Amino acid sequence: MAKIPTTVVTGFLGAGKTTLIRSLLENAGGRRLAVVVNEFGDVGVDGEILRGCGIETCSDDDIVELANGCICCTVADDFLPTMRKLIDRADPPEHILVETSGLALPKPLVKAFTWPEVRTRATVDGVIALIDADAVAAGRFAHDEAALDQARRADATLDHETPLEELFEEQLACADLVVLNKTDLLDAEVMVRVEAEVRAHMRPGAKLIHAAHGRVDPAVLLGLGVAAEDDLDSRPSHHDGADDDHDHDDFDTFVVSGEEIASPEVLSDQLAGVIAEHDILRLKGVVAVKGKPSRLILQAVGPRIQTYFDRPWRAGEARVSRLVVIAEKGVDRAAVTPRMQEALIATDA
Ligand SMILES: Nc1nc2c(ncn2[C@@H]2O[C@H](COP(=O)(O)OP(=O)(O)OP(=O)(O)O)[C@@H](O)[C@H]2O)c(=O)[nH]1
Repeated sequence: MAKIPTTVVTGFLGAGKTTLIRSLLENAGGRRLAVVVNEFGDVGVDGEILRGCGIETCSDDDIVELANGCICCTVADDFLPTMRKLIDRADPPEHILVETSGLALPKPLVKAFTWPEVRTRATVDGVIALIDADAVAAGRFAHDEAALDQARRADATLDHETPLEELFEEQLACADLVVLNKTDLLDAEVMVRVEAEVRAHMRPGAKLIHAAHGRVDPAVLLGLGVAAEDDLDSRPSHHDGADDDHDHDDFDTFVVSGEEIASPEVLSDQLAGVIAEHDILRLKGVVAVKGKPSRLILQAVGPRIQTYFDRPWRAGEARVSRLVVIAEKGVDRAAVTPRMQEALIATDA
């Protein structure tokens, strides 16, 4: 029986993974795709967004959410049983897409394809790393040389620079194809610098393409035919030799809920202040707007905030707002929560 090709889509928080997958689903050309979506927090937003975009060929069963923590740490408990279910369907998908959480190490996931449960039935067609070119240009994944020197003097065992830099390197070092996304936000000169920085971390032979809004021809993304699980040694990781279990102690996530708001613009302004003051990496979720029949999706990646309306609220569905917050460990949750709650209630004040 032919193995089902599976594409692993990795990339830091907000790089554009869901956007790229949505575009793939819209341009699948009749191919039956299934998506496994993993999120760091307990509340799944990406699955909601993909379902909310109303692609006819994509049924609810084709989108499976794994929201019990980061996929690289829950391979045996969550990922493998989910893959089995997809593979064993009477009408199995022709291709599976796995969207990892933005904080996932891709290598343990690729390794899962060597486990007896899936190895005879599925193969990793390729690992795609989405890179937020705008965030690279802003220096989000670079380290401060002086601060690093000082930290190393205090702790000689320090083997990586910052948690963000480590993830950036891990995801690039595992990728067969790197998609340098959000090119619309940068000029050509900055792009040259960003591309050089990204290429410096890629594995030999990996390809790089540019994209805006994740729009890439499916023929370029799917059908790489790499069988990455047979080629683990060429994908170096900071965690090689160690127990695969790593924790995500460097990051924190929580949910803030609220009521109906009056104005998306006022909400965005208020949230922009909180994001900047507390260096919030990612905000995303669903917001209820007074008098509007549809849900407002709110997305923030660093300082950039985007809002749009997606599907109508369903009859009986509670019109509440819920935003997932992700930041580095140490974020002052006690200060952030009331500020956001205030924004989610009092925008018309
Ligand atoms: N300007 C610009 N915005 C983009 C592009 N791609 C994605 N975005 C926006 O970036 C935000 C995050 O996009 P997502 O696709 O949700 O990112 P993600 O990688 O799935 O995020 P996580 O799952 O939270 O890690 C959204 O507001 C997107 O509309 C792009 O190429 N250009």
